[in-house]
Amino acid sequence: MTAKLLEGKIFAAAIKAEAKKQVESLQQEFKVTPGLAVIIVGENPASKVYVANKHRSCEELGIYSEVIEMPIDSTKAMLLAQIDELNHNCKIHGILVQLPLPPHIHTDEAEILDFIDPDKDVDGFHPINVGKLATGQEHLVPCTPMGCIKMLELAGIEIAGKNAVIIGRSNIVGKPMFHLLLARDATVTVCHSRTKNLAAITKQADILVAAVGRPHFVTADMVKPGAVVIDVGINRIAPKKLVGDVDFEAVKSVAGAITPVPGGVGLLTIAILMHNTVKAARLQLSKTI
Ligand SMILES: Nc1nc(=O)c2c([nH]1)NC[C@@H]1CN(c3ccc(C(=O)N[C@@H](CCC(=O)O)C(=O)O)cc3)C=[N+]21
Repeated sequence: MTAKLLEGKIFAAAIKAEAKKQVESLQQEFKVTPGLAVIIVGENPASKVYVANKHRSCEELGIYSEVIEMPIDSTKAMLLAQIDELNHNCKIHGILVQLPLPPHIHTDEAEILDFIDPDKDVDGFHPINVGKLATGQEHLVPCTPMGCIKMLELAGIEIAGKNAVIIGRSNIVGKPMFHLLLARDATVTVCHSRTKNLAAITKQADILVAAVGRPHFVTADMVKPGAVVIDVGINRIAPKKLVGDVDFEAVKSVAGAITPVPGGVGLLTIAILMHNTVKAARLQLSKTI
């Protein structure tokens, strides 16, 4: 058996086409162009792919985009001042602070993210948006997990009643993924580094989400035949070699459907970022009119 390949570019194109239509209607109705600002502190080679893809997508869709490169030794105060400016900048509807931050301000991460206007929080990391997601009031939702959900929906894969297992409990992927799947009536289990008998749990999964950050972590013996396997991992194992968390070659002969890396959910992350930027612009317009 060979799994159906869930190609990110097909789903991403559908999400972006919808966002593009909305950009055009905002321009016609309100003479407003949605704008996205990305703050990058220091040089991070991994960030470059993401920023380049994001920039290209903005151009494709007619979204105004600003990349703010700040020096590696930027202080917390400098970052807060930059965010404050963007919070009040009416050309900017979405703000994203690229993570991870450099070590000297790493502990300030929560304070920095909390300073972003929740209505401009296109990453969905602000506690207000996290709380809304957790209480069934989805507002601006983290891009990667939302991309996974949109992909399942567009592929016609039912979520309700399914056993979903997530490996990884990060604030960026694992936890929001839990809420999104639960809200869509899956039975959800979250596994992590202290989970016992991991394979026994993952083998129960109809939908398996891998967000661990370790290459080839999910092996064929951990997967139920016919399961949908979503690989959220982005592991650079050589300068030009990117792999996910799933042993793709082995797992594809057990799974029913599988996402590749690259070319999988990473592309959906960008597409949802575009969608969130348009949504944020709409939100802000509805508050000023
Ligand atoms: N505040 C914040 N929000 C983020 O959403 C965020 C972040 N910080 N920090 C870094 C990670 C990483 N990330 C990626 C998204 C898409 C691709 C992507 O487009 N991947 C393509 C291309 C990969 C390639 O060709 O190298 C693919 O998987 O096919 C990569 C990486 C967002 N992140």
